[in-house]
Amino acid sequence: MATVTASHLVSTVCQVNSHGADTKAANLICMKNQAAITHNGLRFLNMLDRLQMRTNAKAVARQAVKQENPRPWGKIICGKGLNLVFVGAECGPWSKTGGLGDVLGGLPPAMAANGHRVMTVSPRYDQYMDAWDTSVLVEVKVGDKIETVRFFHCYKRGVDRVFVDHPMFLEKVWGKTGSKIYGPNAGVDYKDNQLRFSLLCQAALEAPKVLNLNTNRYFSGPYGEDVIFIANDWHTGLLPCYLKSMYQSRDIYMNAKVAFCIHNIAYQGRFPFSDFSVLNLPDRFKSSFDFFDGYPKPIKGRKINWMKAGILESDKVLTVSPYYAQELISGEDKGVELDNIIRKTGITGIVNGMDVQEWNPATDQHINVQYDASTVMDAKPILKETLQAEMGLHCDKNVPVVGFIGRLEEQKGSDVLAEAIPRFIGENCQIVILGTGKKAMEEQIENLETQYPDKARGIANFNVPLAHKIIAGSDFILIPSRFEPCGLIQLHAMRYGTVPIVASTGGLVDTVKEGFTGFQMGAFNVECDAVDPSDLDKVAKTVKKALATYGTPTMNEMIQNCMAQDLSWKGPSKLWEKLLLSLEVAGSEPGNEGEEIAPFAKENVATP
Ligand SMILES: Nc1ncnc2c1ncn2[C@@H]1O[C@H](COP(=O)(O)OP(=O)(O)O[C@H]2O[C@H](CO)[C@@H](O)[C@H](O)[C@H]2O)[C@@H](O)[C@H]1O
Repeated sequence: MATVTASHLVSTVCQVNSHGADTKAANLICMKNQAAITHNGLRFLNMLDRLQMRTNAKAVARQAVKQENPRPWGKIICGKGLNLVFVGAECGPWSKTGGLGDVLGGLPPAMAANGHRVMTVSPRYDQYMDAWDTSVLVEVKVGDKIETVRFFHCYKRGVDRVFVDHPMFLEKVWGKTGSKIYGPNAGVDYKDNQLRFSLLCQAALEAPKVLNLNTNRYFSGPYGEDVIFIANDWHTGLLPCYLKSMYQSRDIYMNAKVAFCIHNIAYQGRFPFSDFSVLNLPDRFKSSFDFFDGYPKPIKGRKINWMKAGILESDKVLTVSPYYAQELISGEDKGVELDNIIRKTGITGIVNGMDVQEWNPATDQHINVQYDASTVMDAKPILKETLQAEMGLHCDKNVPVVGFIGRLEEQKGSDVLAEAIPRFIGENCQIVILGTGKKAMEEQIENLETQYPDKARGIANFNVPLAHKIIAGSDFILIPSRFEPCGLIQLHAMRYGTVPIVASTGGLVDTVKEGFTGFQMGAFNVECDAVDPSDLDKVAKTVKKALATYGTPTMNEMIQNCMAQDLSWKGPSKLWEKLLLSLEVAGSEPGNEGEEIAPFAKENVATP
């Protein structure tokens, strides 16, 4: 078998790198590592890394090594990686109403840390101070008008963050979070949402071609056409359709593929059937959108369904936990009338990771005591008393605090919780609820203070620092979801040694182990019109059981079990990589063994 010699490497580097100092450094490193390099490509890669060579230099050198040594040592160590374009209506921390923003914020850096070239494309809802105008403009046809889109960009934590600038986003929202992303108030959509998200999908398809990005030391120039688009939720359902109708029909993006990820099937983008004409798609796509809405609200009947089209027109369908994947195909209620479609296409569930940088009890700037697994028992009582004081509750470290954070709507079961409170509030405990959403549910939680002045507080606000304080200062986090595709709150809680009490649904089943890292309440009735009394029993019974363990060695062990887990994106990102590689886009190769915290991690502090 041929081996790669150090002198060969040096001459390769000389050929491809005109920078004298780098070549000298190459010589030195090669000499130092000569023995190893002759039989080990890993050392060679390290050398290239240390030289910070540009992509083309690295690629040529790698090619030379491969020719010398046909054994694919480079497969794992220095694969070319994938070109990934994540597209979503939210991207944390720049924009977020919930978990979708978290995933677009956290998964891309993990994929970049694995050696892939990664871009996210999301709307520019505010004048983000860290994202610069690229001065690149494109024109897209939205409805019956030609709209000009401008791209803004920043490079953070190994990821090209691209923001689509258009008045449909910025002028409507003027902010980084909150329900205004989708409509003027919670539960009310903007009338032109179809146009807004048509524009987003078209802009995302342009970005890899038109943006000449040189931010990464390994990659330069436009992403090009051999890319995988990762479309997220119904807002991006048009992307695979436009890819085919506007590009592949003209021999562009012939190798590109689309993976469609379902974060929440409850929102599908159902609109009147006649609206198909505003999408500017050929009639042959009509059948993919065609949908008979079986639910009477707002009106029963024939519709177009963006998510259905996204699922059918993409090359791969994923969701955010294996258990939710099973639930989606189990029947009409959990698959929300798309179960038959998903059974046809198939679906893969990969459990979400969490952003261990934003949610790190050892460095969290929102809490007054930082801690880890060895200091959690000392830190928790202090953090709890701080939380109690901030909430205006009686400060007592011996009173167990149960927290809840989430969008206030039927999915999250905040109504179930509010009705269950009388059944357990007599115990030694306090409860703190944070959420925004439906007006009636906001009022329901705000009234808790009047009903239980010594015991409960409900804050109807979107407040990230307070979310951190509740996660850190509570003893238990309650998640009474009717359905939960994955759920991130329980992951955040476990990392902070806060024991989750969860409904047995979706990702909550995959991530919380009964008696080991938390408590399972059983599955709830998914009908959202009323609260099922048997669900109230489940909540009360399990909360009482959890409270009974408070302060016992069993509870302390559970805290340690929770904190010992690796809940980062590292594991999930490898599963994503495997799945995306199976799409076999030209030139795709596995990436490196990376670290969850990418080299430029510190830079991931958005300053919107
Ligand atoms: N009032 C408030 N103030 C501050 N922060 C708040 C808040 N309300 C919610 N948050 C934050 O928003 C996030 C919510 O995460 P979830 O997983 O519950 O998301 P959601 O249901 O929106 O997302 C969907 O997508 C995600 C991602 O795939 C799935 O995990 C999930 O099951 C699915 O329903 C958390 O980071 C939480 O702290």
